[in-house]
Amino acid sequence: MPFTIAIDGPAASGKGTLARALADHFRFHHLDTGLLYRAVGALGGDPVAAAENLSPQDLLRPDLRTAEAGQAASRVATDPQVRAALVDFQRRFAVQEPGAVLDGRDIGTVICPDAALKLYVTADDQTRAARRAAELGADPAEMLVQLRERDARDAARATAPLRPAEDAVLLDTTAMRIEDAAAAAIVLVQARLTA
Ligand SMILES: Nc1ncnc2c1ncn2[C@@H]1O[C@H](COP(=O)(O)OP(=O)(O)O)[C@@H](O)[C@H]1O
Ligand SMILES: Nc1ccn([C@@H]2O[C@H](COP(=O)(O)OP(=O)(O)O)[C@@H](O)[C@H]2O)c(=O)n1
Repeated sequence: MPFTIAIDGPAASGKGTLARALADHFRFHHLDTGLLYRAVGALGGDPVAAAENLSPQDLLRPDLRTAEAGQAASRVATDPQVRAALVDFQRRFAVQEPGAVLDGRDIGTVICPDAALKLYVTADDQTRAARRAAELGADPAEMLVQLRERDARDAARATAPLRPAEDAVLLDTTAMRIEDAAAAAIVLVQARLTA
């Protein structure tokens, strides 16, 4: 049976970094599900039609990692029809052999409720804003405002809000270096693989 890892958490908490580290280590497939919502937001027009017709090339747009694309993503992500249009693709991705890591907001709660391991990654707001600001060459204070706005919208929406699954393992990366956070996650996966 394929081994599915669900990683959720607020913006810039380190989900993608951990997902890539786990995928590299265990040779699993990796899907950054935020890219789906970023692409829908960036395409403009009717977001439901964009989600229903999303193509692999849409995920390669060079502008998807910008702060603006993140904000647009969190707006289209409140629409239940947009979310519904993206479910099948994510669930098919999740059951590939030998395993798959998906990171997002609702992977452990909605997309893969039966995942073998669910991680909920956090870090304090200032730390997340500083990390994302450094990554994008942006102002940390402005980034803090944007991340808080996005997290608030993601947590407040009616459909698939940002929250930890009941059986998620919480990982606070505030005081952790990338290598230490990755090592901790690898230990958690290893324990489930051998259980
Ligand atoms: N434990 C960590 N310590 C320092 N920087 C980190 C850590 N984890 C992630 N980062 C950096 O923070 C930024 C956001 O991480 P990322 O994995 O993209 O977060 P997310 O996928 O949750 O948005 C990236 O620039 C990444 O290199
Ligand atoms: N599974 C997911 C993934 C992302 N999203 C939305 O897409 C936005 C961008 O997600 P992302 O994971 O690329 O954002 P970062 O955490 O990388 O900043 C989020 O703020 C959510 O609104 C979602 O609703 N569900």
